[in-house]
Amino acid sequence: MFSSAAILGTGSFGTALASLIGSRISDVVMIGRDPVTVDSINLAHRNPRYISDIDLPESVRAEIGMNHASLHPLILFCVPTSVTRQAATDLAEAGVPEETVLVSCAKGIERGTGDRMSVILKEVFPNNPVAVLSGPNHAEEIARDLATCAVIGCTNESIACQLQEVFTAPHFRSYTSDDLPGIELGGAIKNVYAIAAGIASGLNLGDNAISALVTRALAEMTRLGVRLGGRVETFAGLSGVGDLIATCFSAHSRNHRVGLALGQGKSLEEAVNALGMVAEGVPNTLSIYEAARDAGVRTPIIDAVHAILYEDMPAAWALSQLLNRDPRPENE
Ligand SMILES: NC(=O)C1=CN([C@@H]2O[C@H](COP(=O)(O)OP(=O)(O)OC[C@H]3O[C@@H](n4cnc5c(N)ncnc54)[C@H](O)[C@@H]3O)[C@@H](O)[C@H]2O)C=CC1
Ligand SMILES: O=C(CO)COP(=O)(O)O
Repeated sequence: MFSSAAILGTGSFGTALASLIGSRISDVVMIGRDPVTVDSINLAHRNPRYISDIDLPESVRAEIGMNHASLHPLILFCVPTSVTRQAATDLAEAGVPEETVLVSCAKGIERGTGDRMSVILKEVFPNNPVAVLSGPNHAEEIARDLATCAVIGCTNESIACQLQEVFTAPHFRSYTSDDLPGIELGGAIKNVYAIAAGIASGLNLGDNAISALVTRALAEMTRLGVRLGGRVETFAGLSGVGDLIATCFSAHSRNHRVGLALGQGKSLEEAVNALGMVAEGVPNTLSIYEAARDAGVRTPIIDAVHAILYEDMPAAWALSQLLNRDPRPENE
């Protein structure tokens, strides 16, 4: 078991994971940017901005600055994917031993490179073990000890088992896998479909329509994810269909909430501003749309979300275009 851990990010997921692993590890430091948040975590054991009604374990404290993270044997990345490369670079400058285990908990791919987060971490820390954590894991529920499962992706079996021990609690069961591409791509791509499902709810399309959308989204996610390097069975697992269901149907999902606002006629700017948190599907609609084009994969649902978010296409029109494509077999 790890003697201590650092969590980069004092947002929703960082807070939920601090609550989870703080019962297993006696020294957990959250690295933040906001002095008010850091002070409150240290003095009141509460995060005033995110999931503010839960008490964090006594083992959890907070600091500002990567130098406070660099010497812990386990470091979790819980910052948005758009800043993961920068956070990793800042951390590397603080000096990290080669045996430190780095875990990406963020869900998205980098725009421009199409890189998954574990690829970025490997680029910045070529000699360190790198792992990923994903699954149907809404922060708000984990922090309240509501049951769920997750998958830990790591190609080193012994480290995967050590991480499994860290991410185990009476209400939290984790599995291991060595398919990092499949795990990360499922977690990234489902954010776009959660926006689509939110739009469908906002348009009051009904349960049949949303179920059909999510089912076709799974087929599309699998087609794209396999082309980008994931294994087909991973998309049928916790980090694939499991997380797709969680985000497409949950009121907790920030991506779903952005979609709902769009379906109800708000602009993207209004929807994002009202949310006040990171909805990875918004930037990732761009990065995933571009990755799909580069790979030559047919992705009509992602294309429709891209058109609504970035080409000013009215949501109802995008829907009618989706439904009126040429007929084809269900499985091809
Ligand atoms: N909230 C959730 O239920 C879950 C979130 N995730 C993933 O975790 C990642 C983080 O999401 P949340 O914690 O929900 O986001 P959040 O919006 O709640 O918090 C983001 C955190 O990152 C920090 N941050 C933002 N920009 C930064 C920068 N330039 N440098 C350093 N820190 C910065 C913020 O100060 C904040 O502490 C995302 O990729 C998300 O997809 C994964 C599973 C569940
Ligand atoms: O990934 C998540 C749950 O597994 C969180 O989804 P949102 O970012 O849409 O809230």
